[in-house]
Amino acid sequence: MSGRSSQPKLCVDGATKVYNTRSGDLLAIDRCSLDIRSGEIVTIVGPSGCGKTTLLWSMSGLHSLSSGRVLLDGIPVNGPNPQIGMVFQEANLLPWRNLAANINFPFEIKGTRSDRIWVDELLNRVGLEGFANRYPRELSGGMQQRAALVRALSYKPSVLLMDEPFGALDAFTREEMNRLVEEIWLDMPMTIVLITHSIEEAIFLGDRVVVMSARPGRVANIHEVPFPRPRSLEIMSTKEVFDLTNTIKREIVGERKSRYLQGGGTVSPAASNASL
Ligand SMILES: Nc1ncnc2c1ncn2[C@@H]1O[C@H](COP(=O)(O)OP(=O)(O)OP(=O)(O)O)[C@@H](O)[C@H]1O
Repeated sequence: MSGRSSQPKLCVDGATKVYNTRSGDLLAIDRCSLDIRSGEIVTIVGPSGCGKTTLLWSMSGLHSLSSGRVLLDGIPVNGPNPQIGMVFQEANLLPWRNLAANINFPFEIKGTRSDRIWVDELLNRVGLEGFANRYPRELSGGMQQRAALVRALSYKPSVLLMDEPFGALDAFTREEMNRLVEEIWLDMPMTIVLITHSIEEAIFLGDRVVVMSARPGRVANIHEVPFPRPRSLEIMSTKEVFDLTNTIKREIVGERKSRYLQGGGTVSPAASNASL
């Protein structure tokens, strides 16, 4: 599905973001450049606090950049864009509205209407048919995230940005959600960028895995993931995945170690095994 056009779907060009904080300027990401092809799934990993969310929000147009630019189909992204859907770690459903009303909420704010047939199709696709009248408290965490996915896709975006969407779910539900994302992506032409703390998730879902350096975040490396789709969970126990996982882990932990050692300390085994 990837590489149909020579122009990237999303082009991140020298993205730099400085936050003005009370204790001074904080350089979050520094000259990040990345071309994402149409129909590609790109996953992004990196040490905690390296600027992954900052980079993703910059791609969405919700954050302005200090310098650099983001282009969607060659056109600068300078604000919220209906072509770009977002899913966050929290489903952010309004507790007093049922599922249908939650999905419809952004349309109500804009004074437009959702495409009911499309939304029903999406609900069906994610296994939430028959739940449109349920309230968030009546839904499991996985169901709430599936609803958030429907809400993001209800606009028919061509790009879906996902910020650690399944981080709060148990391992089994997370695997289910990974399979669901791949299934949906195989059915619908879409470009996906997903941030995760799980290297396994990044490899399972990604056509490419982008590894960011510690803050200020830069694109440290990009790994092609060569497995055909649909991917089965069996590939996760192959030597190729094992080796790639370890390579990426070393890149992230090694980076952290060298920074720590520059500070004159040593790294304990516990520190090098810490979650990302
Ligand atoms: N609105 C903000 N104002 C000031 N500093 C911020 C703001 N948002 C993020 N930062 C800082 O920018 C840096 C990058 O944060 P960001 O959330 O982008 O990293 P991350 O890689 O997504 O982190 P994590 O993996 O822990 O979710 C951090 O040092 C963070 O404290």
